[in-house]
Amino acid sequence: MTSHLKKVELHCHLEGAAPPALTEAQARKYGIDISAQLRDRAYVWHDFASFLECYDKVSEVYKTEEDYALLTETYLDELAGINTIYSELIVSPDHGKRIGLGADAYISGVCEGIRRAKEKSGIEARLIVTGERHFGPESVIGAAEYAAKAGNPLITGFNLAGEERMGRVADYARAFDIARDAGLGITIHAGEVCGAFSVADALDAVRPSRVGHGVRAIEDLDLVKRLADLGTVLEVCPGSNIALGVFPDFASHPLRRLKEAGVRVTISSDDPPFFHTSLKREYELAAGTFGFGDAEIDAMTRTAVEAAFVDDKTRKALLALI
Ligand SMILES: Nc1ncnc2[nH]cnc12
Ligand SMILES: [Zn+2]
Repeated sequence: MTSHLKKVELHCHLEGAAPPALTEAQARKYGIDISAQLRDRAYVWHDFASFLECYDKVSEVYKTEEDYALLTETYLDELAGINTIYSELIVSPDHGKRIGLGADAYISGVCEGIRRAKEKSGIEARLIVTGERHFGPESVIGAAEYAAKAGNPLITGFNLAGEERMGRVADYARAFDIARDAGLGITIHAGEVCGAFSVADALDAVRPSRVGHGVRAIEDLDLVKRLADLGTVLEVCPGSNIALGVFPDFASHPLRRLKEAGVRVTISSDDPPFFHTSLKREYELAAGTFGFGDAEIDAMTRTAVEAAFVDDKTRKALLALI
């Protein structure tokens, strides 16, 4: 139904895209017992906190530069196979540090994966370095400093992910100053696990051009109007929201209401195999469950390119493809 449409993804965590079969093979290769996190080819978690724990455990079976090249190439090949022209991957050089690989080798592996995938299909990709709230403000500042100093043309954005219930966005504001001063695009996870106040917090403290999720803004219609007036782009991940119980079902998901209120919305998959989804399925949901026509879906894809953290020449070239 949507296979003919060009696709763009702004919000996908690299380790969150790890195919269960690849994770299983990696665990076997390193003799790691992953049975508590991966059963019958599905990741095992039961709430947001246990999802984050599962995510961190799964990440631990990706250990070397080549592991990261393979993971990145595998995911981008999948995206290219469904007509995706552009992908922004959320990456965590801090994770590279924590596992002893080092931030530079981690990023270099990911960049090699991008190079290999692009050589085959032409898919463009950029990296959004993320800080994780649950590791505290100092670690998030460290991630911003790394992204700012990396001088890597594929690192074009900075994000704040992790446990949204920890601290307020203002506690992390310094990290965003560092990222913004370095010319990086800014996006923040908000309005996913926490309510509308967390989106207002992000706007007040940082004023990002994009918000990861942001869907719980729907709880405050003044805030919805503020998002529409500012032109803030939401990276909406409906399948993730339903899997995590942010909304009980797709019928109550606010994607259509936000769009109709004039908010600039886009579609992404977040951590696809963890949430039994894929970018393909998210586009199918947009067409089927949410009832958007091809022209409306193309408009969302165009919005994604307009909001992408890329240079204008690449943006123009991508827009010409839709
Ligand atoms: N959906 C999500 N929300 C916050 N942090 C995350 N890290 C990986 N996936 C995430
Ligand atoms: Zn996310």
